[in-house]
Amino acid sequence: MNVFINKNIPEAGIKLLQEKGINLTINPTENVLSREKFIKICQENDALLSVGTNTLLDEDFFQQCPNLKGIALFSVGFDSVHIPSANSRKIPVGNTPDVLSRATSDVAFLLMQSVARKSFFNHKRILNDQWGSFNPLANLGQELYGKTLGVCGLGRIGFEMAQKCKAAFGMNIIYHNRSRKEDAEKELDAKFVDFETLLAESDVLSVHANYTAENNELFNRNTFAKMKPNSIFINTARGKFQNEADLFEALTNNIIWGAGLDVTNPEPMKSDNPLLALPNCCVLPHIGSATYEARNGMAVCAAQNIIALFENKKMPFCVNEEVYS
Ligand SMILES: NC(=O)C1=CN([C@@H]2O[C@H](COP(=O)(O)OP(=O)(O)OC[C@H]3O[C@@H](n4cnc5c(N)ncnc54)[C@H](O)[C@@H]3O)[C@@H](O)[C@H]2O)C=CC1
Ligand SMILES: O=C(O)C(=O)CO
Repeated sequence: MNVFINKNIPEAGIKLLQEKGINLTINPTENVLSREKFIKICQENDALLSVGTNTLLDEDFFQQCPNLKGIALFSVGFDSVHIPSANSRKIPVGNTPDVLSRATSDVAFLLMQSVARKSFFNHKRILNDQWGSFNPLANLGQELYGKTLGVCGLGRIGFEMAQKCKAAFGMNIIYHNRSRKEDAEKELDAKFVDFETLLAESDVLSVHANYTAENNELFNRNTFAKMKPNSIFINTARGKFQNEADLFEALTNNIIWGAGLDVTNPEPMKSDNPLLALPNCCVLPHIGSATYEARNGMAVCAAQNIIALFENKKMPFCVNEEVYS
């Protein structure tokens, strides 16, 4: 079995694959391959271990790669793959759940506090020689104790974010999800609300849903207008959840109080993006899962998915199990 890995991954995963005698073609550079080059190498392989590619694995991709037998994503999000196209060819698609939930919810929590205390902005003030003298009225943030966290998408990462906010600040938890999570409700003392209530009642609204086309720019001028003026918008899920021109307008017109983003629309964000100049917006370059622990875990999950394919077994972390029926 020949596997293409389009960007190098931690050794823990490579070692597992090599121990099984799987032939690996690893793109040795950090450069994103052109779509043509990417597809050409996929055509020469049985499986793809896909790392944050800009190439959508869409119907055209699957048509051009008829010999591909499986895809192991180096991510939990699977929005880069057109699942119906994989299903129609019985191609299993694997992901990396759980191992990155702690790291990603840590970044949501970090952004929440960074926005509440304007930390990125104040850091920039020092770099610009604007520290000045102590001013009792300037650079004031807000405290989060007893405030309401609204989780949009109470899955694995949303749950961990809620746990942290409850433990650290005694925050009240409300959530909106595709279905109710009664066990999580009990554990977090959380309340299931409709989307409109989530917008209206959250002091911090943190997005943890998985992205689909139906969710495209769910956070836009209309929805920001329904949020509280003191509210903080956090997104570590996918940038396409937000309309960034509308977010800029909401942040500059005091419609909402602040925003913290680990994901942007599009990525990468350019350095002249007006959001970066705002005092009430913190942006990170998609580093949610960027810890040694999470990335090693992701490498192992992805390798286990490829090994299962190689051994004609079900992928242990499969997003389209229907292909096995
Ligand atoms: N910033 C980063 O580096 C990372 C980002 N992510 C993103 O986080 C997402 C969530 O990951 P997990 O928690 O593991 O996924 P999950 O599948 O456990 O949770 C997602 C939840 O969102 C819910 N949902 C879907 N659409 C919704 C909507 N419109 N409104 C409310 N709820 C909705 C689902 O029912 C599910 O419960 C991933 O899909 C990925 O896009 C994940 C890891 C790292
Ligand atoms: O896992 C994901 O979905 C990411 O965005 C990167 O870890």
